[in-house]
Amino acid sequence: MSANYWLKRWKDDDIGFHENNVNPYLDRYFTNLVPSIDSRIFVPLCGKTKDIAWLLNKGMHVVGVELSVSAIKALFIDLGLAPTLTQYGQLTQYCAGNVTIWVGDIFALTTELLGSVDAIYDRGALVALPFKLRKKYTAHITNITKSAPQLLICCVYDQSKHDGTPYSVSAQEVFDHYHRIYSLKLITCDAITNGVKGVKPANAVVWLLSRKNC
Ligand SMILES: C[S@@+](CC[C@H](N)C(=O)[O-])C[C@H]1O[C@@H](n2cnc3c(N)ncnc32)[C@H](O)[C@@H]1O
Repeated sequence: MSANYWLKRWKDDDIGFHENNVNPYLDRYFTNLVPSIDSRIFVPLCGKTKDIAWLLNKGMHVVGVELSVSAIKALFIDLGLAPTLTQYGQLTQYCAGNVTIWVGDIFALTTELLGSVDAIYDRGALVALPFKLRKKYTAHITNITKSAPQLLICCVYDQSKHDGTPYSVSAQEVFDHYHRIYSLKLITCDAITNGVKGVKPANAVVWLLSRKNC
């Protein structure tokens, strides 16, 4: 999935993945993962999600990464914040209040630029990537976050009936990517009433990934 694919979707306003309300699983399950205020939460492939405002309102700090400049401009307008921009190599840092967003390719983000994070919130990130990139992505975020715990929201359906995003990511695949580093807990699996891109049945599956004790 190329950068141009996503940039074109933002340009064409083809952003069906964007939710106008906070994701209900975030509201229901995230505070179990990081109960303390002041936690620093990493939101990979963040788009202009309303979930960032929710995290900020809970007293958390947010660090995100997103390819699209227009998405991030819209995000800051929505938050009512005027960011300061700083260039770091291929990435531009947008920073205001308790939010830092890196604009550019997540694979250019390093541990040093990201800084320390307490948890990862993955909604629409893993499922946005084709299989080969998912392998690279899971290794990369585990590495740059030093295996911070994560709330991961996936969808599962018959991929042969829809070739594209959001990709179906099975329980076996989540296990294969993450079991060496994390203990995996399946929190819930709910039917998606309208299916995914018209494909039914489809389920939303929510995982809690906790770092294994060494
Ligand atoms: C399915 S959307 C999900 C956005 C957001 N998480 C949400 O829930 O609304 C995937 C997002 O990832 C961004 N993206 C895709 N590949 C990326 C990459 N390599 N680095 C940074 N962002 C990327 C896209 O521009 C898009 O906004």
